[in-house]
Amino acid sequence: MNNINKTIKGVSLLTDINLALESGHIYGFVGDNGSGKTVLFKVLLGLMHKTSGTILVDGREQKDLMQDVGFIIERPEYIPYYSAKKNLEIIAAYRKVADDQRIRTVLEMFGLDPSDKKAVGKYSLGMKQKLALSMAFLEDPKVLILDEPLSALDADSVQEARKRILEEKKRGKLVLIASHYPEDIQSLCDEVYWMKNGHVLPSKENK
Ligand SMILES: Nc1ncnc2c1ncn2[C@@H]1O[C@H](COP(=O)(O)OP(=O)(O)OP(=O)(O)O)[C@@H](O)[C@H]1O
Repeated sequence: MNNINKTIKGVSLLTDINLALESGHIYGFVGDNGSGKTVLFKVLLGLMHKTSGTILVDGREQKDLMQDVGFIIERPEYIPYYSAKKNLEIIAAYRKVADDQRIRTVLEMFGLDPSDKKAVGKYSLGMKQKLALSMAFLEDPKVLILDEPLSALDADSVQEARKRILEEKKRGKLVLIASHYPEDIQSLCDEVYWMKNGHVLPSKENK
């Protein structure tokens, strides 16, 4: 990211963000509510236009990272009256990257039962978060952008999900994660970026 700026109606939400992130690493983004973590993730994903600056992938400028990324931003998008498996089947049908076995695998990875017929609209908060994780991991993307991915999970599920995220790192994935839970950040991240008022402060914590 080179000099990324985002301004809305004269208000600066991101100021001169310069970061070089490498595959095979997990980067944590921490900061107070409203410090700009989600806006930064949205700009990277192309869900929000940047005002200026460039995003380079392997040295080549790219509009955003949407091509090969799995993400969790705010609420998951799902069809409430379908089961988890049916929801994943609908996503998988677009690009035909994930087959039936992959759908079952990602659901089980996060503790959901592929044969559960319950409509996801009736899921608990934690179950919806597991669905969101399954969706993000579904197509085995090179990049994972995860905004508060574990906040609603029970203790065992948090441990399991952390293990899964670390496995992705070992498989060479680039993971960006925003969390208010110091334990998530400490147990997962190679490097931590602190955000304040739309600025990334110099890194304070390195493993
Ligand atoms: N569409 C928008 N229009 C105007 N301002 C916005 C918009 N989206 C976000 N903001 C503002 O940008 C700032 C950063 O918000 P952001 O959601 O990135 O914070 P955050 O660090 O993710 O916070 P939290 O920890 O609460 O999730 C906030 O002041 C917010 O009000």
